[in-house]
Amino acid sequence: MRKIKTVQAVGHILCHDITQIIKDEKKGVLFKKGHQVKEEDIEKLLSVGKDHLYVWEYDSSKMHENEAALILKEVCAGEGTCTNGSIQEGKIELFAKYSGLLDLDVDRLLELNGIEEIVVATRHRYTPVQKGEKLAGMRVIPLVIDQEKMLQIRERFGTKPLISVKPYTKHRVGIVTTGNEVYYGRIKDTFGSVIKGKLEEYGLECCGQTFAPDDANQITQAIEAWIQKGATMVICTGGMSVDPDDVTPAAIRQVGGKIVSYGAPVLPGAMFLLSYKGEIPILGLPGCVMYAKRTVFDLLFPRIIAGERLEKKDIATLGHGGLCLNCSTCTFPSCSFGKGV
Ligand SMILES: Nc1nc2c(c(=O)[nH]1)N[C@H]1C(S)=C(S)[C@@H](COP(=O)(O)OP(=O)(O)OC[C@H]3O[C@@H](n4cnc5c(N)ncnc54)[C@H](O)[C@@H]3O)O[C@H]1N2
Ligand code: MOO
Repeated sequence: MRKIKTVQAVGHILCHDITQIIKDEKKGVLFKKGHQVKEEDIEKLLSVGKDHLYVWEYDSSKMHENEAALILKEVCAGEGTCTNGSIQEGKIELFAKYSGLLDLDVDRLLELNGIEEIVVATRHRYTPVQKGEKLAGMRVIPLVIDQEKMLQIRERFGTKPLISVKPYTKHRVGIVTTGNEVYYGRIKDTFGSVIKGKLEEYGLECCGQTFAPDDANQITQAIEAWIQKGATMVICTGGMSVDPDDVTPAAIRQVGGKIVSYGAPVLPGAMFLLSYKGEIPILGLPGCVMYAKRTVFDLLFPRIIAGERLEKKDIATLGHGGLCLNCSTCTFPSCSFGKGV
């Protein structure tokens, strides 16, 4: 810290807040600690009686917190993210440019946060976010930070930004609803509207819904018919449990795609099935997706439509955090459900 004449202070960084009091009008901070003095500030500083200022020792090996924060932004802000233009006290926040899936490199984030004097705090990976939602905040802690350190961060992490928002693909989704009770009109279908509502949540349209009885060949034909009609995803509802007459998994197998997983360590959602026929995801949804507010579907569907090709390990990883607490007021995705990945 050094005392200098205010008239010579341009470019220097204040070590303390400067208060302004105007009787009956204002009492507050005129300039904050950490502010870098500009030409136009000199007159104001003199007008509050500051002929001298306490500033940081000018040292070319140091970088101001706001300038350093811009480097953090550079290494973090990937596709689909933006700032609101504000940098305050070394802090910058990132927002979603469009609705999509929040993606981030958790390993490199850990590495970055292992460095002293800087912090990057984010929301969870794979959170579905709306345009304009906050994604992350980053901050440089001291008023001035070692310049060399920041340049090294830029070099080490600047190759690929850590945080991005993956846009959703406009899938054409065909629904196949199985079950004799629905097919023969013994009960009214209440599954279709739930799925259509969930598709709408992601701006997707349903190509239509067809019905099949508990017969593997007929379910297989119904799935294939959607693929023939150009569906880019097929969702089957019902018949996913282990009862002998629950034949949907057998029907999906007959389509001949790759079964990624039958079963998921998620409650509700234990009987979920995911397969791919070439590029086309075929999903088998258990009954819980119809009646439970949030299930395995809500954890995996955003990732599928954001273009992730899921593997068995992705499903197995869901176990940590895969227990929905069924709260009376559901706050998903702002809760622990699905946050272990
Ligand atoms: N031995 C085991 N049995 C079950 C297990 C298990 O792990 N071991 N898991 C249970 C869980 S968890 C679920 S979830 C269900 C999976 O159910 P399914 O997908 O097989 O559903 P269904 O048996 O076809 O139907 C259940 C229930 O929902 C009604 N339903 C189905 N589709 C419709 C529709 N489109 N509209 C209206 N209602 C529908 C159906 O009539 C049944 O009442 O398995 C457990 N069993
Ligand atoms: O799988 Mo059930 O699918 O847990 O509710």
